[in-house]
Amino acid sequence: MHATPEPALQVQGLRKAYGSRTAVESVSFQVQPGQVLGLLGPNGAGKSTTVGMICGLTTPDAGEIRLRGGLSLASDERGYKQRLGLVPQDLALYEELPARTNVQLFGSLYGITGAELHKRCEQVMALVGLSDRAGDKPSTFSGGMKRRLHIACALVHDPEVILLDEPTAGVDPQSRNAIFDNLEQLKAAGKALIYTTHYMEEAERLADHVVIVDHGRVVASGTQAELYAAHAGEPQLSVQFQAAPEAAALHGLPGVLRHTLDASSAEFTLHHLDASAALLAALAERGLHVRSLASSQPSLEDVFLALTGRQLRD
Ligand SMILES: Nc1ncnc2c1ncn2[C@@H]1O[C@H](COP(=O)(O)OP(=O)(O)OP(=O)(O)O)[C@@H](O)[C@H]1O
Repeated sequence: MHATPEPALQVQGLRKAYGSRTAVESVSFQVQPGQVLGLLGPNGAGKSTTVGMICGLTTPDAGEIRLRGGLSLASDERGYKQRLGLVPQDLALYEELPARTNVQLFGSLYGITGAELHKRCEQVMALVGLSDRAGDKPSTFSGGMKRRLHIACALVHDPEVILLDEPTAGVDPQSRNAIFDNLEQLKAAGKALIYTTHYMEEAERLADHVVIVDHGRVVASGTQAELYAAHAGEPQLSVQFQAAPEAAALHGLPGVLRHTLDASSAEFTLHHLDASAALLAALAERGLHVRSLASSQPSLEDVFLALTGRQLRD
């Protein structure tokens, strides 16, 4: 049996209020090395406040934040910040300095100098696909390129834990895909990523573990499969037959939890969408010819709706 690795980041009972408004309440989660944690919630849910507290930009009213080895801001502020990389929501670049100089400035803030700084800069510029534009000014970049440069700046000191606060805001689809590829590479390199977004498709694509926040509280947390199973119901397969089957012909089919039949249209509720192939084979065996079919999988939007009664994006 493998022992569970020590988390790269643990957050316990985090709380922050601004006057009478509670922005974050009882937020707890942990992230393992090589894992992407998606912090998903609508605007104003408390995602940025949570990220700000982890980075030491905002002081929590209560709670604990620890990195691997129990490192905290209080025990060793410099060591703690060395291990964290932040890609904030708002762009913070020197528009009239070359892209490479922007990255070097961030590196020197962390005490990296000389040949090491040069090497790290080249590595992160290559990672985000900007090597050939390293000498150009960000003022000449597209929104997506600026975001990628931003990520490079956050990575130059080789942090273990990377916080990305809505890093695709204002980014075209191509750059968004490039950013996702970069994040996959970081994950494969064993980094722990916390990714805040109000785009459920992004959380669905990237996140190993999803923490859904609403009004400052965690309303659900788990792998996507766990969240779907607990809150979003089972996948459906709709089948249109060439001819209306006998009702009895649809009994005892494999992988089916229940079904309805209306003339030549049947709706099958499955244990798992992977059961579709066995179901279709069994229908063929029974001589039932399929004209068309459509499947629907639950989404994180369904989970959010089930938990809050609202859409993620109102
Ligand atoms: N400095 C501040 N002063 C007062 N209220 C604040 C401050 N920062 C955040 N808030 C409030 O705290 C709540 C959570 O805000 P936060 O920015 O953390 O949400 P979010 O989930 O990151 O939203 P978004 O996706 O819009 O960035 C909101 O009600 C917000 O108005």
